[in-house]
Amino acid sequence: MLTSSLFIWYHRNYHQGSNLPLPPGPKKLPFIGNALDMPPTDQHIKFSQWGEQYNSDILHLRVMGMDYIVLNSWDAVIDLLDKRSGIYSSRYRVAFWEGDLGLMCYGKLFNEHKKLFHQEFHPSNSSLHRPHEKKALGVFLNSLIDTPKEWESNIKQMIGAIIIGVAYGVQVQPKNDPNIDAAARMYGVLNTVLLPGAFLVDTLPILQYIPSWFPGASFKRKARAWYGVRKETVLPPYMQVKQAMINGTANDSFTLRCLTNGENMVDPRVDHLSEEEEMIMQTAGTLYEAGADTGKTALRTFILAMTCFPKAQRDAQGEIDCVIGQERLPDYEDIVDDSNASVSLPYVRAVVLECFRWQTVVPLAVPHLVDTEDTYRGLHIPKGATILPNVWAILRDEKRYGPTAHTFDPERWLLENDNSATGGFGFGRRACPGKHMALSTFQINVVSLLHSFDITPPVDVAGNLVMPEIEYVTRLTSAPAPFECTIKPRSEKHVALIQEMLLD
Ligand code: HEM
Repeated sequence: MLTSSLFIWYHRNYHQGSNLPLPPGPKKLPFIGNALDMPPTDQHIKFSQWGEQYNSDILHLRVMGMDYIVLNSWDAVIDLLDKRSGIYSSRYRVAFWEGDLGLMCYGKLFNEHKKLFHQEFHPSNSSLHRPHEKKALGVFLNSLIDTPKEWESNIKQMIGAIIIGVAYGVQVQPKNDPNIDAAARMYGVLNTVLLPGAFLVDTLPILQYIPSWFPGASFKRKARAWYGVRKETVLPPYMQVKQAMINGTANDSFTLRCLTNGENMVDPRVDHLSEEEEMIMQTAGTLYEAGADTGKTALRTFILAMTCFPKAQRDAQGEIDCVIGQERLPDYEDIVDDSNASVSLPYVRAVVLECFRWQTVVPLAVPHLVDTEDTYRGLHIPKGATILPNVWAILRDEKRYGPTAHTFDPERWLLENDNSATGGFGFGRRACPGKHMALSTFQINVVSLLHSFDITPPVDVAGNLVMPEIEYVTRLTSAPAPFECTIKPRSEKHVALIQEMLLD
């Protein structure tokens, strides 16, 4: 068994089946390839440096027999993931994470899940989600008045309330909500599993035969612990909806609408889940999994940017004061039109785009997988290679964004009608289907926070401002390391407006 596995593996590793060269990349060691070169974190930065070192926007790496192709430029990403999306839209299978649309291989099941997801999150359906967003926003802004020091957990609570409201119509508890906490735990697993090269059992089948007590086989113990995590997380809120249907108390939600859809009405008293129900449950779970941490991370980046770049905050507030004034709170009409370009608040739009560009939430997107071998610019792309679009490098490309590409500078978006920052939502057929809702939630939060609050660095005992470090911790998502800031209402008038939100 061992010998034949090694033989198969050796062949996969060393017989690429093409006379064309692979893209350049760091030298590979026998058997382990680049395993020792792969940094455990901040891979996007290393990939960008390798791009410069090998003078190529497309790189090849091999880790324990698995091929990785890194795309460091906008052109390469568009050429392959968009224009050749027919073959570049699969994912590698993570055996213990079934049912997640984001990790499904391209095919029939993926198309069925995606259809359900698209129906719900088509921009024309935003009116279904806005009541959940507005309610959670009201609670959030009030929580910043009452407990400003807890702003991070208040963000987590607000994003969780929106996602759980949209998915299940379930009211969250004011603190330590079990569904929000379970979603965070579930995302924690995903954040580790999807890091390229982090979890090798799926890529190197021989590792399955190592006993779990063996030193270095911690992946196996982890996999065992992770096996049930997804189902244990997505089942309880789904069953809550069915129970609420029986009690006659179910609120409007994605799950309720699917369960009561025309002829396919599901009987909530039947415990056994049909195939169709399983799909509804998994899709609601995907939304819960994909939307919570990403939304929270984007807002923490916004708070960090406002803390560190006071001029940008003042300019945005000046614009909001002129256009909206202090007699009312901002609303959706102030921020978006269908093309995601705000007409009335161009500077606020620029701040939004710059947050997504400056610190892209998912620096390597979610890895794509190519179904068949391919040739690009005379280079061989092996069948089954994992494709890593280096969104971070693309959004910091000095050729496109100039010498200030690494700094937070919203003004760059005032000069051109460009919204390339939304490349942070991915590419081709696997691009984020929650993009519209994510942007709408982010924008209404940004404009509401700027309208009513001042965000400043904390002060030390001598009264000096202490600027936080701009430090990020990266796994699948890239999030600011914990930092302190002060969030204060701009006036009593603003406080009164925010308190009125809870009366509506
Ligand atoms: C700031 C917020 C968000 C960011 C930055 C973000 C970013 C991304 C990225 C980069 C991908 C991978 C795209 C690719 O493979 O090319 C993705 C996939 C996905 N996102 Fe989002 N997302 C956000 C919010 C949301 C929300 C709110 C939802 C749900 C309503 C959602 C649902 C999904 C799903 C289901 C996928 C998998 C799509 C597939 O594999 O076909 N995301 N997202």
